[in-house]
Amino acid sequence: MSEPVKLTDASAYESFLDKYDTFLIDCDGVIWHGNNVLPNLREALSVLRKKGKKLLFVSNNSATSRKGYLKKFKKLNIEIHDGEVFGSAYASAYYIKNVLKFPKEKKVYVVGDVGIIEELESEGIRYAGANEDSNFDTSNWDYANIKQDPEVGAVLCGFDIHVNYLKYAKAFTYLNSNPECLFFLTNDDPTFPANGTVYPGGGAIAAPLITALGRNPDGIFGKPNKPMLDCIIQHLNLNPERTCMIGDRLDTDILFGTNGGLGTLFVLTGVNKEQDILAKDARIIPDYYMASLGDFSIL
Ligand SMILES: O=C(O)[C@H](O)[C@H](O)COP(=O)(O)O
Ligand SMILES: [Mg+2]
Repeated sequence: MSEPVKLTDASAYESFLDKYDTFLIDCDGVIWHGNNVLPNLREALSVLRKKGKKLLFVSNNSATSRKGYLKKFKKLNIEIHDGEVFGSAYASAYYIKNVLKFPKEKKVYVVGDVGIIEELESEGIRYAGANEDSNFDTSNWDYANIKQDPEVGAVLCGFDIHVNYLKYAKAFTYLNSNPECLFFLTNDDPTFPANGTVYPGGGAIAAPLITALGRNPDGIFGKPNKPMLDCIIQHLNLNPERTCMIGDRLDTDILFGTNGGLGTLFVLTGVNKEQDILAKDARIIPDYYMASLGDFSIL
């Protein structure tokens, strides 16, 4: 396995950038932590744009749709253009509609946030759950109240800050009572970086369902899995040899890039750390790594 190359100065940055035309850039832990943009990030992104690089922002965070991300980028004063954002909610909706050819009359039961709902709507996929089950009165809880919608043919689980027992019980019932019901995750990141540390991520939201069902999902759409790259390639003509994935997580971003035959740049501003790639038993090794994407701002 080749050694990762650490980029530490302007000449190394320039020769690295000359190798690629397109950069797939992760969001949480690379551009921002929550709503805090990392230092010099805006300046670094404008250096890449001035060099004529194509930028695509590729996030596993399913809480936000492409529309929501465009709003977030603008609110944080980061230059963004239509078509430059791909989230796991969109990759999921795109795959369910266009690859799985999910039946029009069927519904997807959602354990997740507004990002998933907006993207299912954008692909014309019917759904149940999500916010309609976010609040419920536990004082007169009765399992008999868990009514099943016969039109539900799949369960899609993603990051859900309003997750609760009712959603788990409904999702479990659909999957446990009907072997035909499909089980999908937008992504399975165990954690995500915020506030200088990490918090339970989309994968942690799905874990109770997987434990209760004793069954793994039928599909996971976000990085490092192929559906996310297929979704991007369907929309853009990428040359994998001239495309580089930039991320903070080895088991999602860097593995996604390696699996897709892309170049990979690992940054030390998110979940994984330098010792995670230098350790003797390290199994996911990026081509390049650097302290922060913001360091390109010196060019
Ligand atoms: O918890 C999640 O869903 C993900 O860990 C998180 O949001 C990752 O987002 P990304 O780093 O892919 O932008
Ligand atoms: Mg990240």
